[in-house]
Amino acid sequence: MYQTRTEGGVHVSRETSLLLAKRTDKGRGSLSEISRDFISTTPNFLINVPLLIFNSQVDRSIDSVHLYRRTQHIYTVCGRCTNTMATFSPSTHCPSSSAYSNNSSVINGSNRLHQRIALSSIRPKQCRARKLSLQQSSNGVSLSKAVHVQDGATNMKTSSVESDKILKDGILSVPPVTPPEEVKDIASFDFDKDKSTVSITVVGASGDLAKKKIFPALFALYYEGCLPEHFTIFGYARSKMSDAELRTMVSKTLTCRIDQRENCGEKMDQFLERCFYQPGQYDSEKNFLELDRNLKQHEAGRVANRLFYLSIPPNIFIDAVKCASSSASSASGWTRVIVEKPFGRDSESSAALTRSLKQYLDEDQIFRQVFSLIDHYLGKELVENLSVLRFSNLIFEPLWSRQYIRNVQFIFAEDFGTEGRGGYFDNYGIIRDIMQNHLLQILALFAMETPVSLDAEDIRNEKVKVLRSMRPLRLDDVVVGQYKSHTRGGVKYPAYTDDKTVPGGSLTPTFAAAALFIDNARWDGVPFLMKAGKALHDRRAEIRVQFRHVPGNLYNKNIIDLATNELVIRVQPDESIYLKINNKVPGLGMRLDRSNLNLLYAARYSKEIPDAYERLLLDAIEGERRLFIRSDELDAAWSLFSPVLKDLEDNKIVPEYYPYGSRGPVGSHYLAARYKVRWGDLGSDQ
Ligand SMILES: NC(=O)C1=CN([C@@H]2O[C@H](COP(=O)(O)OP(=O)(O)OC[C@H]3O[C@@H](n4cnc5c(N)ncnc54)[C@H](OP(=O)(O)O)[C@@H]3O)[C@@H](O)[C@H]2O)C=CC1
Ligand SMILES: O=C1O[C@H](COP(=O)(O)O)[C@@H](O)[C@H](O)[C@H]1O
Repeated sequence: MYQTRTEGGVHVSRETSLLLAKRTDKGRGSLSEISRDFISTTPNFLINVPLLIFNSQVDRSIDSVHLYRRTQHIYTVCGRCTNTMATFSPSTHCPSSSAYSNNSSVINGSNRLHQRIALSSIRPKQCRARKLSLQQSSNGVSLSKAVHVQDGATNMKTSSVESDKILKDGILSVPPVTPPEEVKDIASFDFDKDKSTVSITVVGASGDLAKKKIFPALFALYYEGCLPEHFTIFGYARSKMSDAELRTMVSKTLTCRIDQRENCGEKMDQFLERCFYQPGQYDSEKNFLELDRNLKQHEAGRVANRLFYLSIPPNIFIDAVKCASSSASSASGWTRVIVEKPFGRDSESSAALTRSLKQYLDEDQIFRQVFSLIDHYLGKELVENLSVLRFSNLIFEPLWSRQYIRNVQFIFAEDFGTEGRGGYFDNYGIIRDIMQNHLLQILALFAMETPVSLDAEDIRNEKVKVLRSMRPLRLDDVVVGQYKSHTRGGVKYPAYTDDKTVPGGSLTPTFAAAALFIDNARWDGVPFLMKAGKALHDRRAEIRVQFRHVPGNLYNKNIIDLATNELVIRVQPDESIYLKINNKVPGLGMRLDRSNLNLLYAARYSKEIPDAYERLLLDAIEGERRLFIRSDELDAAWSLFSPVLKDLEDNKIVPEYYPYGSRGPVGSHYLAARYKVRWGDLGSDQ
């Protein structure tokens, strides 16, 4: 039985550390109806949710609220409403990425409103509260609600005065509660914004990725008000640098991503003032202790949450993790380590790396020191949108199977070579660099069954299932290529092996095409084609879904080889979603042509698209794990590619050479043709 008490209108369930408050349109309201129902009908409800404030202008339409714990950070809130048709739209500048999980629906036209709300453990100022706007069709009256939620608490007591304040303010000013003893949730360490801080250490700060992506992404988050009030950024690397030198280096790659902001320069200066540098070796506990001392100074006695971003080559991951964990992890808050790809070269090396990592860190969020494997493609806007497109549009989901889909293509192309990264690349090749991770992750999201919910674990469970249903790739189903020198317009473009860091005669593929199959009921026999290459004629990343022919098509006579529908999700550049349809050419005759129904993001949305690293860093800070790779996903991914990688290397398969800037090896067309597929990115109407 759950005991409860009421303090200043705030209902507190002792066992669950739950505070539930409700504010009606008339002012402060009674909580009894919510809490009574809540307590009595929700036996398995959450532990460790400190507060829900339900700020409702449509009080009468809600007669119960239930919270169900789903994961560490995701809760389900259900309220019964009257004639409610609801859509949520986060309306802050920087909605928490966990707003991903907001949705609502009317169940079979009944009066029941289900609201799934993902709560996140730490909310920077602007990111903290999310206003959810509900459009209701009740009696033609437009109604709105705001739900403000925060979780995570530590060692604090609530008083009626505090509670009053919350209710007066109406929105979020969270009274602390004591979490139950048994819950060692890291979320509970960062509750009070005045008492907690986040320190982000970019390990390998002098490197390419740090300069190009990580610091700019952190700045963009700062710019958008998405970093916590108290935060510090440390660069860590072997290079000798002062704070000022780091700032100069970083400032060169910072941009004002959002146009027309007048105070950008000022913001940059403020951001740079929060950046510091600590030189050190990656395997030196002593150097990490120095870092720890420096971090502590900046944390100034607050509850310290620490994020380490390992932007270093993979051969030094474990050293750095060991030292960070033993000498620079937080004693009072969480410690999270983001590990970059490549994570291993094959199944064995990846499993060995995971084992080593697990000596120092855990994967499960309930622990205080955790690691997360990043795949930045999961943070790309259109990859995020894939599930929305499929699961929230009736016109797509029913078609998402072998019954209607002929083949699916995942295409990655870059119009530049390995410039500057040849040393790294030669040890991995394009299959490990792009296919085994980025493209396969997109494939898994594309092909998975409907997850139970949008909770990270539910999604990752479905991804693993689909990966495990796939046939390991065969050598016959792979084509590899390598770019060679080419002169165009008087400019000579280098061959891959011209790179001084690449061994002469290297057979490492810079291009690969592959045909994969998912042996399950939904996708049996459907070819999933992948193509990835460097130094090609253009830069793009896209998903192409080619549909089957219309059976008994009446218009067969009007066009030779009537094209089938194709859905294109262009991840980059020029983010867009378009559907190729057959259409009548206007006029008196009956002629068909192919046209696009086109959702071009730049034309539709004025807001700039955030870089993938922004989303992922924010998620890492917030403890949202949906976009990070679980180690069983990683194992499944390696199982698919390891055998063919071994075959390629053992048999010293010579890649097909293609000119720099071309469309890649002809072999990829033969591979596609074997499965009666034509690559969608060819031709003028792509
Ligand atoms: N660059 C990119 O576009 C992408 C990179 N990644 C991954 O991110 C990580 C970092 O990439 P990137 O920044 O390109 O890597 P870099 O080669 O630029 O290395 C980063 C830093 O690590 C240190 N370092 C480099 N080589 C060694 C070595 N052999 N021993 C010890 N320290 C070394 C250097 O710092 P110092 O000498 O100062 O210590 C260097 O500045 C890698 O795992 C990479 O695979 C993933 C996606 C894209
Ligand atoms: O992970 C990698 O990704 C980049 C491409 O990333 P994008 O976001 O610019 O599309 C690729 O160049 C690099 O080789 C690879 O390691």
